Amino acid sequence: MGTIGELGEFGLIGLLTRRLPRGPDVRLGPGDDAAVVAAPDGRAVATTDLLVEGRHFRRDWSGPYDIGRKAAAQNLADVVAMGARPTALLVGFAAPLTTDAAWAEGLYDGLADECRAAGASVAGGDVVGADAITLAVTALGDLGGRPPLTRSGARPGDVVAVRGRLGWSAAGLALLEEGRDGPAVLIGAHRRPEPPYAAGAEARAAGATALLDVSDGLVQDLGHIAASSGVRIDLDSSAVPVPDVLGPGGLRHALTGGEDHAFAGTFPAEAVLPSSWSPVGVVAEGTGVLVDGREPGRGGWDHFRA
Ligand SMILES: Nc1ncnc2c1ncn2[C@@H]1O[C@H](COP(=O)(O)OP(=O)(O)O)[C@@H](O)[C@H]1O
Ligand SMILES: Cc1ncc(C[n+]2csc(CCOP(=O)(O)OP(=O)(O)O)c2C)c(N)n1
Ligand SMILES: [Mg+2]
Ligand SMILES: [Mg+2]
Ligand SMILES: [Mg+2]
Repeated sequence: MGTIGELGEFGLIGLLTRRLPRGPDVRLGPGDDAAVVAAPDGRAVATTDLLVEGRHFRRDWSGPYDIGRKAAAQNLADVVAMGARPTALLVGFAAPLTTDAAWAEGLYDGLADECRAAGASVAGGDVVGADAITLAVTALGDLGGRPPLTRSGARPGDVVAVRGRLGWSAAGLALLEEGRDGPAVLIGAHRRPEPPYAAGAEARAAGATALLDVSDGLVQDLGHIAASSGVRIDLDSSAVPVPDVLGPGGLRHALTGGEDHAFAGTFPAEAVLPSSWSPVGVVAEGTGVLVDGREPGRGGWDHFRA
């Protein structure tokens, strides 16, 4: 099939957009100057996350399909973490002109399939030639007339609970860095996170006071809720789910590993949570996050430190 450089800009756009089914909220696009996306609530949730080759993924560690799934998941999870329903994605795709067109097709199949899993679709984007592959993904969502689930609503006395895998992606990344090829379930978790998209609706139904997706590490991300809400979060490490497959470093990965896009929220003490949620701590007066009553060490992903 050749390279994306041989296809040219409009040949590539045609190749990619042919792979994109139109989801229920997209009224127009891709193909015109802009997409038209339904916003029945009158307010759109909007979020964007960049993925840069070498920093967020490596082409020798992940195939194009999984990179597409991950790029979509990272953004769809942010929409769900606002308590909104994902409606559409806009995808900026920068790549060397020597990139195989088949690689780009695989990427777009991954984007399309992850969107479908969350009820959304890719409504548009942009392509440019560049030295390294970069994906700039913007996701839109619909609140359905309800208030957003922010980071700032946690109150002393609330329960902290998590839903989804924690530390799996970090454990998989550590294996890839060591040149190992298993356990496959961990490497697979790194290549393709599986955010439990139902968590947004579940959290809302249970009366969540704050919600976010864990992209940088549980302790670090709960720190955002603590700071935004003006509270302290007391985490009980023995309550954090750490399956045996995570190995000896399991708890560290679960507390500091990002990229699984689990959801962490705070709930009134009397809230009834589905069994898929694990209570892991409580909200108190004060600042910061304590793990088992102590200040945690450094940990969690920081682009400007890594
Ligand atoms: N370059 C930027 N310009 C404006 N706002 C930004 C920029 N980078 C990050 N933000 C905002 O800062 C907040 C935290 O960003 P980030 O840590 O990337 O959030 P998340 O983990 O949810 O993706 C978000 O509200 C984001 O929109
Ligand atoms: C090649 C490679 N090196 C390191 C990592 C680890 N890593 C990259 S970004 C990141 C954190 C999440 O990404 P970020 O851009 O911070 O997303 P956001 O918090 O904005 O949602 C982690 C753990 C990786 N996925 N791939
Ligand atoms: Mg971000
Ligand atoms: Mg994010
Ligand atoms: Mg981050």
